[in-house]
Amino acid sequence: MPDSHLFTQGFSPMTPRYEPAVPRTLFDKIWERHSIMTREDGQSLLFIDRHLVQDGSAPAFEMLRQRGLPVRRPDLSAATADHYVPTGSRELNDIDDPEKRAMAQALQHDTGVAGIRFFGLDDPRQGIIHVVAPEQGLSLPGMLIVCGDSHTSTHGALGALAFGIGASEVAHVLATQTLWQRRPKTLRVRIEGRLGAGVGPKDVILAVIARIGAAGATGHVIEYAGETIRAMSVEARMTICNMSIEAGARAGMIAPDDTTFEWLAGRPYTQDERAWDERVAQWRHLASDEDAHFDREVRIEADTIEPMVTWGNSPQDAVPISACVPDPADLSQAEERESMAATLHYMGLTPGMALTDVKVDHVFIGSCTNGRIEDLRSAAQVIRGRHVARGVQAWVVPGSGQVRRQAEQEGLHRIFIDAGFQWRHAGCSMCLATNGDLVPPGQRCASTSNRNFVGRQGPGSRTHLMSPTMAAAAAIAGHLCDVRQLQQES
Ligand SMILES: CC(C)[C@H](C(=O)O)[C@@H](O)C(=O)O
Ligand code: SF4
Repeated sequence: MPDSHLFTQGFSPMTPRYEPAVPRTLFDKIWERHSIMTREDGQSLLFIDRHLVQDGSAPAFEMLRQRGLPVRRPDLSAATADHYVPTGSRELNDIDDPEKRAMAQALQHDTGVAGIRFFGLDDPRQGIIHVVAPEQGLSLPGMLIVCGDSHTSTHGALGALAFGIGASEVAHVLATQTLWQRRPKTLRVRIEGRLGAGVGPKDVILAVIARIGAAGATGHVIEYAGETIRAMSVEARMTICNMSIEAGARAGMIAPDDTTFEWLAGRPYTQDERAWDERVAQWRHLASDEDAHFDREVRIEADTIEPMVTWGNSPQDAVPISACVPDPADLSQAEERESMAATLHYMGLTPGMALTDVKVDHVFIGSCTNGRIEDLRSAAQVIRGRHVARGVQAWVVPGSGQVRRQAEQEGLHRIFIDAGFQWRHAGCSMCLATNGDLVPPGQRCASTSNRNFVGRQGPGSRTHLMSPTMAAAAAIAGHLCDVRQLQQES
C-alpha cells in the first residue's frame, strides 16, 4: 500500500525521474502521480489522497461490515452531515423521515467507529461537504479527491483532481484507499476578457453549459483557463468547477496560482511538516505546460456573457435574462418540439413571454454552488435597504456553519432578515429538498443551486437557476429580473 506522503507531501512534481519530456496538462500531472498501475483493459488503479464522506454513504459502510473489512486510512477521510440535516434547527431528531434520520445517525456512528473526522450537527464546522472541505484546508492543490457525490468537481477549483463516485466505489475507497478508473479525455474551456457589470461566475458557467450542452463534456475533464478565470476569486472558481458535472464532465479544474495559495494559507488542515513556501513552490508546477495537448478546446469571450437564467429542466436551458421563453414552433424536429412543449407545460411558461415577466413564489440562496460567503455578500448588496416582494418566501441557507458565523460577524444576516428573508442553518436544504425543505407543487423558485430537473426542489416544483445577485433581485421584484436594473437604481 503506497503511503499518502509519497503522493501528496514528499513527492515533488519536479523530480526529474518522473518528468516525461512531453508537455502535460494539469490533469495529466495529477493523474500520473496517482496512478499505481494500469490494467490491460485501460483502467488505472489510483491512490486517493482525500476521501470526503457525506450522509448518503451509509450503504458503503454497510458493505464493509458485511465483508468484515476495516476502513484502510481513516486519517485521509473527512465527513460531514449535509443532505438530510434540518436547517431550521440543529437537532437530528427534527428529521421527520425515519429512514433519513437513520442515515444521518449512521454516518455519525460509522465515522466514530472507523475513526474518521466527522463534522456533525453539533460541530461549528458542519455544512455541505463541498463548502466545508475547502474552507478547512482539507482539499489542496495536486490532490486526488473523491466523494460519493457528483459535485465533488467543486474542489478542482483549488487545482485538485476531484470527482464523484458511486456507492460501491465509496466502499472500495474506504477499504483500500484506491480506485480503478478509466482515464478521461481533456477539454480546455478558455474564458477571455472582462465580465460586464452584474455578470459573475454563475453566469459564466451557465453560459458554458448552454454553449456545449448538458452532455457536451461527457467523458472529459474540463480545465478552465484564460484571463477571466485568472481574475476570479477562489470561491468564484468553485462555482464554476461545481457545475462541470452539469455539462457531463467527470471533473472541472483550475490551475492553482497566487490567488489559490493566499486563500488556503493558514486554514486548519493545511499544516504539515514542510514549510508552506516549499509546498507552494511545488504546487506552482502543477499548471498545464504551455504546449500541452487537450483533446478539445472551447473559447468564450467574457463580454458576450449576460446575467443568465434557465427556463427549462436542464441546466443547458440557460439564456440571458433579456431573452424570451423559447417557442417550440421554432424547432425543426418534431421530437424536439414535443419535448420543449412538455417542458414548458411542466414549467408553466408560455412561449415568447419575456423572462422578466415570470413571477416567483420562492427564492433560495444557498447550495454548494452558491452558499459561500462571497455569494452571501453579493446577494446582500442587492438586498440592502430593500424588501422581499409580497407573497415571496425567500431563504438564505449558508453552505457551512463557518459561512453563517462569518456572515453574522459582517452583519449580513441583519440585511437578509430585515428584508424578509429566513436566515437558516447550514445544509443542502432546498437544493435537493431531501431534508424536507421544499418548494410546493406548481410553485416557482429562483434558485442559486445547480440543478433544475423535474421535481428537484420537491414534487411538481419549478426551478430557475441563476446567480445569487439575480436571485436577490428576483426576491425583491417578485419576478425574474435583470439585476443590472436594480444595481442602477441603488
Ligand atoms: C445525493 C447525492 C448523491 C447527489 C449527487 O451526487 O450530486 C446530490 O448531492 C445532488 O446534488 O444531486
Ligand atoms: S448542495 Fe445540492 S448539489 Fe450540493 S451536494 Fe447538496 S444536494 Fe448536491
